[in-house]
Amino acid sequence: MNILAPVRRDRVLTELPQCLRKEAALHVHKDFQPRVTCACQEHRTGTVGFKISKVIVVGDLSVGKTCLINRFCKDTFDKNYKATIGVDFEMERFEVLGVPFSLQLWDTAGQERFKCIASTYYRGAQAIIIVFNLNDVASLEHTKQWLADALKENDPSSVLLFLVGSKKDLSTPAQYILMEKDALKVAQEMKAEYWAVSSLTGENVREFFFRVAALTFEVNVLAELEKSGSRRIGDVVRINSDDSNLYLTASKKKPTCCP
Ligand SMILES: Nc1nc2c(ncn2[C@@H]2O[C@H](COP(=O)(O)OP(=O)(O)OP(=O)(O)O)[C@@H](O)[C@H]2O)c(=O)[nH]1
Ligand SMILES: [Mg+2]
Repeated sequence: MNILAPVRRDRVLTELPQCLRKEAALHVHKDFQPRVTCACQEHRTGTVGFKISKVIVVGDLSVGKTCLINRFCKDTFDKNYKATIGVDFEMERFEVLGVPFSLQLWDTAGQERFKCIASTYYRGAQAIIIVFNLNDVASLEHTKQWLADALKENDPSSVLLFLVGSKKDLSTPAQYILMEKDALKVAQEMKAEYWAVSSLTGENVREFFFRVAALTFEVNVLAELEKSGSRRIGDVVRINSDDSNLYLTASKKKPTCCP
């Protein structure tokens, strides 16, 4: 029985969404890695289809973390500020290259007094989204501390980082260009991918979360392929067998598209 909600039609990804700025991107390939596409075509994605990947959203109070998640998950926007107390989360189901994939988006509190509750939920994240307000340079400066705190609970070598400037609708083009210059520098230092969004207008919100889903998915499939080692994902494991060869490598036939 599948206890997860079905995937909505507008959550289907058939191509790799592109980065916003090539200068600060996790990678700039046009397509998913061929190994990933191939594994999906051949249904060799192992447990990826059942996995729920944790994504945490951190940043100063009132930068717009909750509004960002609500714009994407519920297509709503609230102009009144209601501080998040501790944490909250939303589940989003996608289908990437025909494989179901779920993200659990953890919305954390930016207020100092709730920070210690929120930080207990940082562990086990596959992606960290650090949000700052494009109209408040101090919130950009604080992103380094937010990142350091989140990385204390996670493996810096495997987690994907995104630096997101919010409230783009409130900056003039000239102000935006100035802020973007600084933000790109911070993103490069952090090795994070840079995005600029507006939850009020919806600008780039969907593109951004699709990119998060796609890149997290790609990492998961690559990890599965690596983990499977000599055993190919999709092979049948025979249980209660005397046969010394436990793996029914029915797929001794050569893969059609993998190297
Ligand atoms: N104009 C504009 N206002 C925004 C945008 N995003 C958020 N806001 C406003 O900014 C305020 C704070 O937004 P929240 O999403 O609650 O901020 P938060 O980061 O979740 O704050 P904490 O939960 O305290 O950490 C609210 O009044 C929102 O309406 C945006 O894209 N444009
Ligand atoms: Mg909030």
